[in-house]
Amino acid sequence: MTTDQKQIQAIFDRIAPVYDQLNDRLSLGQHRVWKLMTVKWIDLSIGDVCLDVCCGSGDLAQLVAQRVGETGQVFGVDFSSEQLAIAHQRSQNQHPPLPITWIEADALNLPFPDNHFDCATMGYGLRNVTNIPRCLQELHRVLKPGAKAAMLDFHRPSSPLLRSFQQWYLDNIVVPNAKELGLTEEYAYISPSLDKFPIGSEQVHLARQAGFDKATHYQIASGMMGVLVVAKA
Ligand SMILES: C/C(=C\Cc1cc(O)c2ccccc2c1O)CCC[C@H](C)CCC[C@H](C)CCCC(C)C
Ligand SMILES: C[S@@+](CC[C@H](N)C(=O)[O-])C[C@H]1O[C@@H](n2cnc3c(N)ncnc32)[C@H](O)[C@@H]1O
Repeated sequence: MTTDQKQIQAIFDRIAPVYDQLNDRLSLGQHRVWKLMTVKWIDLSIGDVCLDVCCGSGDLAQLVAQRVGETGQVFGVDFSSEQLAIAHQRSQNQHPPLPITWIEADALNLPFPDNHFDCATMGYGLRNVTNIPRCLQELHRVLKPGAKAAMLDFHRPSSPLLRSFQQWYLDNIVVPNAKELGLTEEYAYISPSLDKFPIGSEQVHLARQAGFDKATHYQIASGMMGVLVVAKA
């Protein structure tokens, strides 16, 4: 694992105990709406075998598992053991139990065969991997022909006013709240990571280069978030 990957892994290990609570507080619960929208874009069916890449504490994996039913199967993959521990703990509290398997693995080297999954999700993961083209190639490899994937992440709004609001919110709401929990650096990482993140049209180009036949980027939350939806031919 590269130094950059170890640094990212350490960030998410450290924030794992408060990650869900801060997401709810800092997004006023809206991140759950954005995740529901993401799941709708992959056209799930009962019995599907699905993958949630960079699953973290398991929000998207749980939403997908609730929709594929007991004949389906969901694999949640993340390289943060602390995030996976939270994900596992949360899913243990579900009754009836959800068909989710949690796997500690690298999104850049997925431990699955080619053409294996009916669909995939990725929530706030694409911006955090250290090699986006490689991640998209791996996603393309493990999806079945005709399968879809949806990747939710931050996006910089084209509107200068909204872009200023987003930056103000990150600087004056997000980071100060994280500072109260001794996590200033971890949450201060979001802004520079967003500055380096490809814009929607560039994400579409990268998806096509990775082999996806169809790729569309949808802006949501007034352009402060976005969902890259891809389909394998
Ligand atoms: C679920 C959300 C973010 C997940 C997330 C992603 C990362 O890459 C991180 C990196 C380092 C630390 C934490 C994270 C992380 O939590 C989105 C909601 C939580 C956001 C922190 C809040 C961002 C809010 C928008 C910029 C503006 C929303 C305004 C509106 C009035 C709700
Ligand atoms: C912001 S969290 C997103 C968690 C969850 N998907 C959500 O929507 O809340 C990003 C996650 O990506 C994981 N991650 C980053 N790079 C990874 C990689 N190369 N392989 C596996 N997981 C990775 C981190 O450990 C972290 O749990």
